[in-house]
Amino acid sequence: MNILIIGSGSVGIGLGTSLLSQNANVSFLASEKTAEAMRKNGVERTGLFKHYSFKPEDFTVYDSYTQIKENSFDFVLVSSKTTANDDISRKLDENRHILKDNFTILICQNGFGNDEPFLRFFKTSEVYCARIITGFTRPKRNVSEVTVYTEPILLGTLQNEDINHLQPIADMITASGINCELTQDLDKYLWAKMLYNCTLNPLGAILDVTYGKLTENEYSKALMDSIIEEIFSVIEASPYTTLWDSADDYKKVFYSKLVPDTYNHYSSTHQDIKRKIRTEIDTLNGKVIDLAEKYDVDVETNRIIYKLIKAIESEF
Ligand SMILES: NC(=O)C1=CN([C@@H]2O[C@H](COP(=O)(O)OP(=O)(O)OC[C@H]3O[C@@H](n4cnc5c(N)ncnc54)[C@H](OP(=O)(O)O)[C@@H]3O)[C@@H](O)[C@H]2O)C=CC1
Ligand SMILES: CC(C)(CO)C(=O)C(=O)O
Repeated sequence: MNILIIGSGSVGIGLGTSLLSQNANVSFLASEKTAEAMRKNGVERTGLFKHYSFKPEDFTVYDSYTQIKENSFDFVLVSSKTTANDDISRKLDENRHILKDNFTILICQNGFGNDEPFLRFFKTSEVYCARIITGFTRPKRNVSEVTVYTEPILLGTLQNEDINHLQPIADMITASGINCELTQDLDKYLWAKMLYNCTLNPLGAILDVTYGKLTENEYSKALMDSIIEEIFSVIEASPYTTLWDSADDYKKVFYSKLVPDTYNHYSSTHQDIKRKIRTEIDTLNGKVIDLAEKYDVDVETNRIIYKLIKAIESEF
Protein backbone atom coordinates (compact mmCIF):
# COMPACT_ATOMS: atom_id res chain seq x y z
CA MET A 1 0.00 0.00 0.00
CA ASN A 2 1.52 3.34 -1.06
CA ILE A 3 0.68 6.27 1.20
CA LEU A 4 1.41 9.97 0.65
CA ILE A 5 1.34 12.33 3.64
CA ILE A 6 0.60 15.95 2.70
CA GLY A 7 1.38 18.28 5.60
CA SER A 8 4.47 16.91 7.29
CA GLY A 9 4.07 18.56 10.67
CA SER A 10 3.32 17.18 14.15
CA VAL A 11 0.39 15.00 13.04
CA GLY A 12 1.78 14.15 9.59
CA ILE A 13 5.13 12.90 10.88
CA GLY A 14 3.36 11.23 13.83
CA LEU A 15 1.07 9.24 11.51
CA GLY A 16 3.75 8.70 8.86
CA THR A 17 6.18 7.15 11.33
CA SER A 18 3.36 5.02 12.79
CA LEU A 19 2.63 3.62 9.31
CA LEU A 20 6.34 3.19 8.50
CA SER A 21 6.68 1.11 11.67
CA GLN A 22 4.30 -1.41 10.06
CA ASN A 23 6.34 -1.55 6.85
CA ALA A 24 3.93 0.58 4.83
CA ASN A 25 5.42 2.37 1.87
CA VAL A 26 5.22 5.99 3.08
CA SER A 27 6.12 9.19 1.22
CA PHE A 28 5.92 12.74 2.53
CA LEU A 29 5.17 15.92 0.59
CA ALA A 30 6.84 18.63 2.63
CA SER A 31 7.96 22.24 2.40
CA GLU A 32 11.56 22.67 1.25
CA LYS A 33 12.94 23.29 4.76
CA THR A 34 11.11 20.33 6.29
CA ALA A 35 12.01 18.06 3.37
CA GLU A 36 15.67 19.03 3.82
CA ALA A 37 15.59 18.12 7.53
CA MET A 38 13.87 14.79 6.77
CA ARG A 39 16.33 13.90 3.99
CA LYS A 40 19.26 14.71 6.25
CA ASN A 41 18.11 13.23 9.58
CA GLY A 42 15.26 10.82 8.79
CA VAL A 43 12.00 10.92 10.78
CA GLU A 44 11.20 10.01 14.37
CA ARG A 45 8.22 9.40 16.64
CA THR A 46 9.00 10.08 20.32
CA GLY A 47 6.97 10.73 23.48
CA LEU A 48 4.23 8.38 24.67
CA PHE A 49 4.21 4.76 23.49
CA LYS A 50 6.92 3.07 21.46
CA HIS A 51 9.58 5.28 19.85
CA TYR A 52 10.42 4.84 16.18
CA SER A 53 13.25 6.17 14.10
CA PHE A 54 13.63 5.84 10.32
CA LYS A 55 16.60 6.60 8.13
CA PRO A 56 16.20 8.75 4.99
CA GLU A 57 16.40 5.61 2.82
CA ASP A 58 13.34 4.11 4.60
CA PHE A 59 10.90 6.62 3.04
CA THR A 60 10.59 9.15 0.22
CA VAL A 61 10.28 12.91 0.58
CA TYR A 62 9.06 15.23 -2.16
CA ASP A 63 8.99 18.99 -1.98
CA SER A 64 7.08 19.37 -5.24
CA TYR A 65 4.40 17.44 -7.12
CA THR A 66 6.60 17.52 -10.22
CA GLN A 67 8.95 15.02 -8.54
CA ILE A 68 6.19 12.40 -8.14
CA LYS A 69 5.67 9.64 -10.72
CA GLU A 70 2.30 8.81 -12.26
CA ASN A 71 0.07 6.23 -10.60
CA SER A 72 1.97 6.26 -7.29
CA PHE A 73 -0.49 6.37 -4.37
CA ASP A 74 -3.45 4.40 -2.97
CA PHE A 75 -3.89 6.68 0.05
CA VAL A 76 -3.30 10.38 0.64
CA LEU A 77 -3.39 11.57 4.27
CA VAL A 78 -3.91 15.32 4.57
CA SER A 79 -2.46 16.59 7.84
CA SER A 80 -1.74 20.25 7.20
CA LYS A 81 -3.63 22.97 9.06
CA THR A 82 -7.10 23.46 7.56
CA THR A 83 -6.01 26.87 6.22
CA ALA A 84 -4.10 24.99 3.48
CA ASN A 85 -7.06 22.88 2.27
CA ASP A 86 -8.02 25.19 -0.57
CA ASP A 87 -4.46 25.04 -1.91
CA ILE A 88 -3.92 21.31 -1.27
CA SER A 89 -7.24 20.18 -2.80
CA ARG A 90 -6.63 22.27 -5.93
CA LYS A 91 -3.05 21.04 -6.39
CA LEU A 92 -4.04 17.43 -5.78
CA ASP A 93 -6.70 17.75 -8.48
CA GLU A 94 -4.20 19.34 -10.89
CA ASN A 95 -1.82 16.45 -10.16
CA ARG A 96 -4.33 13.62 -9.96
CA HIS A 97 -2.12 11.54 -12.25
CA ILE A 98 -0.03 10.70 -9.11
CA LEU A 99 -3.03 8.81 -7.71
CA LYS A 100 -3.78 5.17 -8.50
CA ASP A 101 -7.26 3.97 -9.45
CA ASN A 102 -9.50 3.65 -6.36
CA PHE A 103 -7.42 6.10 -4.33
CA THR A 104 -8.59 7.42 -0.95
CA ILE A 105 -8.03 10.86 0.58
CA LEU A 106 -8.12 10.83 4.40
CA ILE A 107 -8.28 14.24 6.08
CA CYS A 108 -6.65 14.24 9.52
CA GLN A 109 -7.51 17.67 10.94
CA ASN A 110 -9.55 19.54 13.53
CA GLY A 111 -12.77 21.25 12.54
CA PHE A 112 -15.89 20.21 10.67
CA GLY A 113 -16.54 20.04 6.92
CA ASN A 114 -12.86 19.79 6.00
CA ASP A 115 -13.86 17.40 3.21
CA GLU A 116 -15.78 20.20 1.45
CA PRO A 117 -12.84 21.85 -0.40
CA PHE A 118 -11.82 18.37 -1.62
CA LEU A 119 -15.37 17.51 -2.71
CA ARG A 120 -15.16 20.36 -5.26
CA PHE A 121 -12.82 18.06 -7.22
CA PHE A 122 -13.21 14.52 -5.86
CA LYS A 123 -16.11 12.11 -5.37
CA THR A 124 -17.70 11.47 -1.97
CA SER A 125 -16.41 7.88 -2.19
CA GLU A 126 -12.85 9.26 -2.45
CA VAL A 127 -12.76 11.61 0.58
CA TYR A 128 -12.80 10.53 4.27
CA CYS A 129 -12.04 12.20 7.61
CA ALA A 130 -10.42 11.36 10.93
CA ARG A 131 -11.08 12.55 14.47
CA ILE A 132 -7.82 12.95 16.35
CA ILE A 133 -7.57 13.83 20.02
CA THR A 134 -4.11 12.42 20.48
CA GLY A 135 -1.72 15.33 21.11
CA PHE A 136 1.37 15.65 18.88
CA THR A 137 4.07 18.32 18.87
CA ARG A 138 7.07 18.83 16.59
CA PRO A 139 10.17 19.56 18.72
CA LYS A 140 12.29 19.42 15.52
CA ARG A 141 11.16 19.65 11.90
CA ASN A 142 11.63 15.89 11.41
CA VAL A 143 10.40 14.67 14.82
CA SER A 144 6.85 14.16 16.11
CA GLU A 145 6.34 13.76 19.85
CA VAL A 146 3.16 12.10 21.13
CA THR A 147 2.23 14.23 24.14
CA VAL A 148 -1.34 13.29 25.13
CA TYR A 149 -3.52 10.24 24.61
CA THR A 150 -7.14 9.99 25.75
CA GLU A 151 -9.17 8.11 23.14
CA PRO A 152 -8.51 6.22 19.89
CA ILE A 153 -8.10 8.01 16.59
CA LEU A 154 -11.34 7.49 14.65
CA LEU A 155 -11.66 7.14 10.88
CA GLY A 156 -14.92 7.48 8.95
CA THR A 157 -17.02 9.32 6.40
CA LEU A 158 -19.16 12.47 6.55
CA GLN A 159 -20.76 11.41 3.24
CA ASN A 160 -22.39 8.11 4.16
CA GLU A 161 -19.88 6.06 2.20
CA ASP A 162 -18.57 2.58 2.88
CA ILE A 163 -15.54 2.77 5.20
CA ASN A 164 -14.21 -0.80 5.27
CA HIS A 165 -11.22 -0.02 3.05
CA LEU A 166 -9.90 2.28 5.84
CA GLN A 167 -9.39 -0.75 8.13
CA PRO A 168 -5.77 -1.50 7.06
CA ILE A 169 -4.76 2.10 7.92
CA ALA A 170 -6.48 1.85 11.34
CA ASP A 171 -4.84 -1.53 11.99
CA MET A 172 -1.36 -0.24 11.22
CA ILE A 173 -1.74 2.83 13.46
CA THR A 174 -3.05 0.60 16.26
CA ALA A 175 -0.18 -1.87 15.81
CA SER A 176 2.23 1.07 16.13
CA GLY A 177 0.86 1.72 19.65
CA ILE A 178 -1.76 4.44 19.10
CA ASN A 179 -5.27 2.96 19.07
CA CYS A 180 -7.19 3.73 15.90
CA GLU A 181 -10.69 2.52 14.98
CA LEU A 182 -13.35 2.94 12.31
CA THR A 183 -16.66 4.57 13.22
CA GLN A 184 -20.00 4.88 11.41
CA ASP A 185 -20.72 7.97 13.58
CA LEU A 186 -17.86 10.26 12.67
CA ASP A 187 -20.09 13.37 12.65
CA LYS A 188 -20.98 12.77 16.32
CA TYR A 189 -17.34 12.59 17.33
CA LEU A 190 -16.23 15.51 15.17
CA TRP A 191 -18.99 17.66 16.71
CA ALA A 192 -17.84 16.57 20.16
CA LYS A 193 -14.34 17.80 19.23
CA MET A 194 -15.85 20.97 17.70
CA LEU A 195 -17.66 21.73 20.96
CA TYR A 196 -14.40 21.45 22.87
CA ASN A 197 -12.20 23.36 20.37
CA CYS A 198 -14.71 26.13 19.52
CA THR A 199 -15.37 26.80 23.21
CA LEU A 200 -11.79 26.79 24.45
CA ASN A 201 -9.41 27.53 21.58
CA PRO A 202 -10.24 31.07 20.47
CA LEU A 203 -11.10 32.35 23.94
CA GLY A 204 -7.84 30.95 25.37
CA ALA A 205 -5.99 32.67 22.52
CA ILE A 206 -7.76 36.02 22.95
CA LEU A 207 -7.25 36.07 26.72
CA ASP A 208 -3.75 34.50 26.48
CA VAL A 209 -4.53 31.79 29.06
CA THR A 210 -4.64 27.99 29.39
CA TYR A 211 -7.84 25.97 29.02
CA GLY A 212 -8.12 25.62 32.80
CA LYS A 213 -7.75 29.32 33.53
CA LEU A 214 -10.83 30.00 31.39
CA THR A 215 -12.99 28.20 33.94
CA GLU A 216 -11.70 30.28 36.86
CA ASN A 217 -13.89 33.36 36.45
CA GLU A 218 -17.58 33.89 35.87
CA TYR A 219 -17.07 36.11 32.77
CA SER A 220 -15.14 33.67 30.58
CA LYS A 221 -17.37 30.86 31.90
CA ALA A 222 -20.46 32.78 30.76
CA LEU A 223 -18.93 33.21 27.31
CA MET A 224 -18.09 29.50 27.09
CA ASP A 225 -21.61 28.52 28.22
CA SER A 226 -23.04 30.72 25.50
CA ILE A 227 -20.75 29.25 22.80
CA ILE A 228 -21.78 25.72 23.85
CA GLU A 229 -25.51 26.58 23.86
CA GLU A 230 -25.28 28.17 20.43
CA ILE A 231 -23.45 25.16 18.96
CA PHE A 232 -26.11 22.85 20.34
CA SER A 233 -28.79 25.00 18.69
CA VAL A 234 -26.94 24.66 15.37
CA ILE A 235 -26.54 20.88 15.74
CA GLU A 236 -30.23 20.55 16.61
CA ALA A 237 -31.25 22.58 13.54
CA SER A 238 -28.92 20.58 11.26
CA PRO A 239 -28.95 16.90 10.20
CA TYR A 240 -25.98 16.29 12.51
CA THR A 241 -25.88 14.84 16.02
CA THR A 242 -23.32 14.61 18.79
CA LEU A 243 -22.63 12.46 21.81
CA TRP A 244 -24.78 14.44 24.29
CA ASP A 245 -28.52 15.21 24.12
CA SER A 246 -28.32 18.77 25.42
CA ALA A 247 -25.96 21.67 26.13
CA ASP A 248 -26.43 21.06 29.87
CA ASP A 249 -25.38 17.41 29.56
CA TYR A 250 -22.27 18.49 27.66
CA LYS A 251 -21.41 21.29 30.11
CA LYS A 252 -21.37 18.79 33.00
CA VAL A 253 -18.73 16.64 31.23
CA PHE A 254 -16.87 19.68 29.93
CA TYR A 255 -16.36 21.34 33.33
CA SER A 256 -15.93 18.16 35.40
CA LYS A 257 -13.73 16.07 33.09
CA LEU A 258 -12.66 17.52 29.73
CA VAL A 259 -11.19 20.79 30.99
CA PRO A 260 -9.60 19.36 34.18
CA ASP A 261 -7.89 16.67 32.06
CA THR A 262 -6.23 19.35 29.89
CA TYR A 263 -6.07 22.15 32.48
CA ASN A 264 -2.57 23.45 31.70
CA HIS A 265 -2.82 23.20 27.90
CA TYR A 266 -2.56 26.27 25.64
CA SER A 267 -4.78 25.78 22.58
CA SER A 268 -3.40 25.33 19.07
CA THR A 269 -5.16 28.62 18.24
CA HIS A 270 -3.12 30.27 20.99
CA GLN A 271 0.06 28.69 19.56
CA ASP A 272 -0.82 29.83 16.00
CA ILE A 273 -1.29 33.41 17.20
CA LYS A 274 2.02 33.33 19.06
CA ARG A 275 3.64 32.05 15.81
CA LYS A 276 1.79 34.82 13.92
CA ILE A 277 0.26 32.35 11.45
CA ARG A 278 -3.39 32.17 10.39
CA THR A 279 -5.50 30.13 12.80
CA GLU A 280 -8.07 27.44 11.94
CA ILE A 281 -10.95 29.67 13.12
CA ASP A 282 -12.77 29.37 9.75
CA THR A 283 -13.21 25.62 10.17
CA LEU A 284 -14.06 25.95 13.91
CA ASN A 285 -16.38 28.83 14.99
CA GLY A 286 -16.46 29.99 11.34
CA LYS A 287 -18.08 26.68 10.38
CA VAL A 288 -20.62 27.08 13.21
CA ILE A 289 -21.49 30.52 11.82
CA ASP A 290 -21.86 29.16 8.25
CA LEU A 291 -24.24 26.45 9.42
CA ALA A 292 -26.12 28.91 11.65
CA GLU A 293 -26.75 31.05 8.57
CA LYS A 294 -27.91 28.01 6.61
CA TYR A 295 -30.31 26.85 9.35
CA ASP A 296 -31.27 30.33 10.61
CA VAL A 297 -29.88 30.06 14.14
CA ASP A 298 -28.61 32.98 16.28
CA VAL A 299 -24.92 32.49 17.21
CA GLU A 300 -23.96 35.97 18.38
CA THR A 301 -21.23 34.91 20.83
CA ASN A 302 -19.54 32.69 18.21
CA ARG A 303 -19.66 35.65 15.80
CA ILE A 304 -17.96 38.00 18.27
CA ILE A 305 -15.27 35.47 19.13
CA TYR A 306 -14.70 34.83 15.41
CA LYS A 307 -14.33 38.55 14.68
CA LEU A 308 -11.88 39.01 17.55
CA ILE A 309 -9.60 36.25 16.18
CA LYS A 310 -9.88 37.71 12.67
CA ALA A 311 -8.96 41.15 14.07
CA ILE A 312 -5.86 39.66 15.75
CA GLU A 313 -4.92 37.79 12.54
CA SER A 314 -5.28 40.93 10.45
CA GLU A 315 -2.16 42.29 12.20
CA PHE A 316 0.04 39.40 10.87
N1 LIG B 1 -0.99 18.68 16.93
C1 LIG B 1 -2.00 18.08 17.56
O1 LIG B 1 -1.88 17.62 18.68
C2 LIG B 1 -3.32 17.94 16.89
C3 LIG B 1 -3.59 18.55 15.69
N2 LIG B 1 -4.80 18.36 15.11
C4 LIG B 1 -5.09 18.96 13.82
O2 LIG B 1 -4.24 18.37 12.84
C5 LIG B 1 -3.94 19.30 11.80
C6 LIG B 1 -2.44 19.42 11.64
O3 LIG B 1 -1.93 20.01 12.84
P1 LIG B 1 -0.39 19.96 13.24
O4 LIG B 1 0.26 18.75 12.71
O5 LIG B 1 -0.35 20.24 14.68
O6 LIG B 1 0.17 21.23 12.45
P2 LIG B 1 1.69 21.60 12.11
O7 LIG B 1 1.76 23.09 11.98
O8 LIG B 1 2.62 20.90 13.03
O9 LIG B 1 1.90 20.94 10.66
C7 LIG B 1 1.31 21.43 9.51
C8 LIG B 1 2.15 20.98 8.33
O10 LIG B 1 1.54 21.42 7.11
C9 LIG B 1 2.55 21.97 6.28
N3 LIG B 1 1.91 22.91 5.34
C10 LIG B 1 1.61 24.21 5.50
N4 LIG B 1 1.01 24.68 4.39
C11 LIG B 1 0.94 23.65 3.51
C12 LIG B 1 0.47 23.52 2.18
N5 LIG B 1 -0.10 24.55 1.53
N6 LIG B 1 0.59 22.32 1.57
C13 LIG B 1 1.14 21.26 2.22
N7 LIG B 1 1.60 21.32 3.49
C14 LIG B 1 1.50 22.51 4.12
C15 LIG B 1 3.52 22.65 7.24
O11 LIG B 1 4.76 22.89 6.59
P3 LIG B 1 6.14 23.17 7.38
O12 LIG B 1 6.76 21.82 7.57
O13 LIG B 1 6.95 24.05 6.49
O14 LIG B 1 5.78 23.82 8.70
C16 LIG B 1 3.57 21.59 8.34
O15 LIG B 1 4.49 20.57 8.01
C17 LIG B 1 -4.65 20.60 12.21
O16 LIG B 1 -5.93 20.65 11.64
C18 LIG B 1 -4.78 20.44 13.73
O17 LIG B 1 -5.84 21.23 14.26
C19 LIG B 1 -5.76 17.56 15.66
C20 LIG B 1 -5.54 16.97 16.85
C21 LIG B 1 -4.33 17.11 17.58
C1 LIG C 1 -4.12 19.46 21.02
C2 LIG C 1 -5.60 19.44 21.31
C3 LIG C 1 -6.10 18.01 21.14
C4 LIG C 1 -5.89 19.90 22.73
O1 LIG C 1 -6.29 19.04 23.63
C5 LIG C 1 -6.34 20.38 20.42
O2 LIG C 1 -7.31 20.00 19.82
C6 LIG C 1 -5.95 21.82 20.22
O3 LIG C 1 -5.12 22.37 20.94
O4 LIG C 1 -6.51 22.43 19.30
